[in-house]
Amino acid sequence: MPPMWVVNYLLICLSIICLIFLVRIFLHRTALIYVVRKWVEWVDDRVHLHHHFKVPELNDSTQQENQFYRRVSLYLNSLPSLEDSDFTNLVSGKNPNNIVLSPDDDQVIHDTFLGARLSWVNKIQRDDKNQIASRSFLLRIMKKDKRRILQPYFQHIHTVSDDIEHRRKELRIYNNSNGKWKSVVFNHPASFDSLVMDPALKGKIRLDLETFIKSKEYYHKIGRVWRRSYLLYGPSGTGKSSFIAAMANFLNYNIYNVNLSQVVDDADLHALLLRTSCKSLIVVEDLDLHVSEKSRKRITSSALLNFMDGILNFDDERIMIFTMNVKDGIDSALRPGRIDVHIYFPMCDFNSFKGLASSYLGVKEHKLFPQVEEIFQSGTTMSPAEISELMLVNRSSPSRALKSVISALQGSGRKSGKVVPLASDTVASSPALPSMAEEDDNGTGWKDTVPKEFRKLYGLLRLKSSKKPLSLDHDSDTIQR
Ligand SMILES: Nc1ncnc2c1ncn2[C@@H]1O[C@H](COP(=O)(O)OP(=O)(O)OP(=O)(O)O)[C@@H](O)[C@H]1O
Ligand SMILES: [Mg+2]
Repeated sequence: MPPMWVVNYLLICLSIICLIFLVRIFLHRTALIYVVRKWVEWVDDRVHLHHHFKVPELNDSTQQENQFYRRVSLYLNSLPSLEDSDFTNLVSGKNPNNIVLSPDDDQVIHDTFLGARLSWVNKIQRDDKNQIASRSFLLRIMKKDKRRILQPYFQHIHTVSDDIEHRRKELRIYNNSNGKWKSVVFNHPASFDSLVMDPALKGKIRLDLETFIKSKEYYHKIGRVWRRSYLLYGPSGTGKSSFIAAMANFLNYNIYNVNLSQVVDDADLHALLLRTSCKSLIVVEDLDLHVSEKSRKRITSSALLNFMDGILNFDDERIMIFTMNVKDGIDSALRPGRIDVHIYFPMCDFNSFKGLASSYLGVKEHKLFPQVEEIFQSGTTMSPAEISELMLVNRSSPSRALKSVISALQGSGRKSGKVVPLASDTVASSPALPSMAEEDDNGTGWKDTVPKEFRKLYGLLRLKSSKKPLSLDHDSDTIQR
C-alpha cells in the first residue's frame, strides 16, 4: 500500500491533466483558442522588428499595371487563411453559382512560409465620393526572417499565381467607360475551327500568332515594342468580330475593347492603354467610323496613330486588332507599316457556303448544291452571317435550309464584282505601298478622302517607316517580315 502523500500527489496530477484537457476542449469549442493564439502572436510581434513592403497596383512612374500586384492578388485569394479570417467579402466567381472570397479594405491576411510568419494588408484608398483612388498590398515580415525567406517567398508567389492562372480558364472582356475599364467574363464559343475560312490562311495566322508570342527576345533585340497589329476589314457580317473571339480563345488572352466614342481626349486614351495588362488583345472596332471629322475633335489623329504604332512602352506582349468595313477612305494612313497584317473578310462564295453548310447543317453534299453553285458563279452573294442565320433557323431540315438560302440569294443577294473566297484572299499592305505613294504624288484618290491631319502624319511616317507588313496574300505563299 503506497503512502497517503503519493496517492494525493497522483490524484492532483490526474486532476491537473483532466483540467488542461477540459480547458483545451472548451477553448476549441468556443473558438477561444484563436483568441489565445492571437494574443501570443500579438506579444511575439511586439518583441520583434518588422519590415514592410508595399506592392502598388500601378507602377509609379509609368502608371502601367504592376504585374506583381496581380500575382499577389491571385496568391492571397487562394490562401486558406483568407477563409479563416474574421471578415471577408464573398463575390460571385466565373460561374454565377460559384462564390469566391475576396479581401476587404484593410483586411489582414496571414501566411506562413518556411517556418516564418508573414502578413499582408489589403490597402485601399478612397476619394471623397468613396470611389477607389488607389490599391496596394502591404507585406509585413519579421526582420530576422527577411534575408532567409524573401526571395524564395516571391518565387513561391510567382509559381502559385502562374499555376492559378494556368488552371483558371476564365477570360475577360474589358470595355472602357468614364476613363475606366470594366470587365465581364468572356465566354464566346468561337474558335478557328468554327470559323469558315481558307484552311491554309488559318494555318498561317496560327503560325504567325505562335511565332509572335515566342519572340520576346527577338523584339527586344531589334528595339521594337513587342506588339503585333492586325487589320480585319470587309463587309458587315463576314466574321471579323467572331475572328477576334476565336483569336482570344486560341491565345487564352483577355480582350480590351476600346470604344473610342467613350474616350474623352488624348490623355484618356493614353491612360486607358497604359492600364491594359499583358497577354491581351486590344481591339478597336469600326476604326473607319472614328477617323472622321467628328471624332477627331476629341482624340487627335496623332494620338490615335501613336496608339496604332505602339509607341507606348509595353514591357509585355500586346496584340492590337482594328476592324473596319471599308478601308478605302483611310487606306493610305494605314499602309506604311503601321499595321502588320491586313486580313480581308469577303462575302460568301460557293466554297465558303459549303463550309457553312457542313458546320451548320452537317451536310457535305446535296442535290441542291449545283443550283447554289450556279447562283454564286453568276456573281450573286450574301454575307456569311445572313447565310448562317438561314441555316440556323432551318437546321432541322437541310433541304428547307438550302431552299431558303437559294430564294434569299435570288431575291436579295447582292452582285459582287469579283467573288473572292471567304477570308482567303487576304490583302497585305506591302505590295500596295508604292502605288499609294504614286496616288499621293498624282493628287488622286486618297487626298480627297483622307483627313488632312492623317495625310500630314502619313507624309512624316512614310519617311521613317521601314516596317514590312506580313503578307497573307493568297498569291504569296511566304509570310514576309
Ligand atoms: N466566316 C464565318 N464562319 C462562320 N460563321 C460566320 C462567319 N462569318 C460570320 N459568321 C456568323 O455571322 C455572325 C456575325 O458575324 P460577325 O459579327 O463576326 O461579323 P462582323 O464581320 O464582325 O460584322 P460587322 O462588321 O457588322 O461587325 C457570327 O455570329 C457568325 O455566326
Ligand atoms: Mg463586328
